[in-house]
Amino acid sequence: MLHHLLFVLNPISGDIDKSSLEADIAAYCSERGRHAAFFHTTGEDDLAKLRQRLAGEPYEAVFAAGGDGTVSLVATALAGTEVPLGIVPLGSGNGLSKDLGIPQEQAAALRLIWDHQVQAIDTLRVSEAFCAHLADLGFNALVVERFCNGDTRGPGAYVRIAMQEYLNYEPATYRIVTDRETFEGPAFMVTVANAKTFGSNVVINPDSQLDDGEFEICLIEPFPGTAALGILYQLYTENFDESVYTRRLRCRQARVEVPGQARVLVQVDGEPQEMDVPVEVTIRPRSLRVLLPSA
Ligand SMILES: Nc1ncnc2c1ncn2[C@@H]1O[C@H](COP(=O)(O)OP(=O)(O)OP(=O)(O)O)[C@@H](O)[C@H]1O
Repeated sequence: MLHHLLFVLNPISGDIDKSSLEADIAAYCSERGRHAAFFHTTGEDDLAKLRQRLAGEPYEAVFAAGGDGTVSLVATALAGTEVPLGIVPLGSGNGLSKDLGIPQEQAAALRLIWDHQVQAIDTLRVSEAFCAHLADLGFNALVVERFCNGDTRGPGAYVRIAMQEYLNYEPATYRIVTDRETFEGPAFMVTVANAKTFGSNVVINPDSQLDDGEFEICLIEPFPGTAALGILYQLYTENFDESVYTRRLRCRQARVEVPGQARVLVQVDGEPQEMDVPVEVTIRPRSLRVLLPSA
């Protein structure tokens, strides 16, 4: 039974008003004999501060109340420990929580405090970054970067930026060496997938397992404009593989080279960052314990 809980709250995620969230969660927990403590993210040095907090006081579970970035922050701090991660989805995408089958509604998500099962899932290291969900290079990384630097959030802003960038987008050439095979050629988008679905409900990696000790590199190769709608349809209907422009490489280890480039933009769990080339991807099997609805 979990009693002593820490909630990591992101005040800005998802443009959702959270002014009463702390009081609501505290009341909810105390009514059920649990003690809730709180950590508010600031956007500055949150990981170091959270680690310090966890080192100073033992918690039986830590809940991320925010979007994918907040989940990734808490997951980074908890990976490799026995302390499970809970998620109260309060972002704009909430990709990992959807993949895990966590209820998207606040009261139902909080119910996991006392009614849950614990599952250990794989996590990835993408060069120096921790990744629990999805990372990518290419088109989506560029759109996510523009989106994060823009003033407006929400799906509408993402689609507007994607349409603008698509018209002039020049796919890079990649050389991807996995423990099993090598791919060489241009790609519109290269997704390093621990999980299955983007927060937008695009299924980039159907039939994947979060605890199988393997990850997938999902490639969308350059395609003519006439094929765009068909590919988009496949992405929303779990048919990623049904195109001549898509392929997946299943592996345990991968090196992504981008010939002619020393640095590359990579989107990791919703956060864009510049990385040195090559980008090295490794898996840490069953390294993160998560709270899920009981079966
Ligand atoms: N108090 C704060 N003020 C400004 N920025 C913050 C603050 N706390 C966290 N952040 C920033 O919020 C971002 C993470 O947001 P998060 O991903 O949780 O929500 P989201 O982007 O709205 O949702 P999603 O990723 O699901 O689309 C990080 O870039 C982090 O630096």
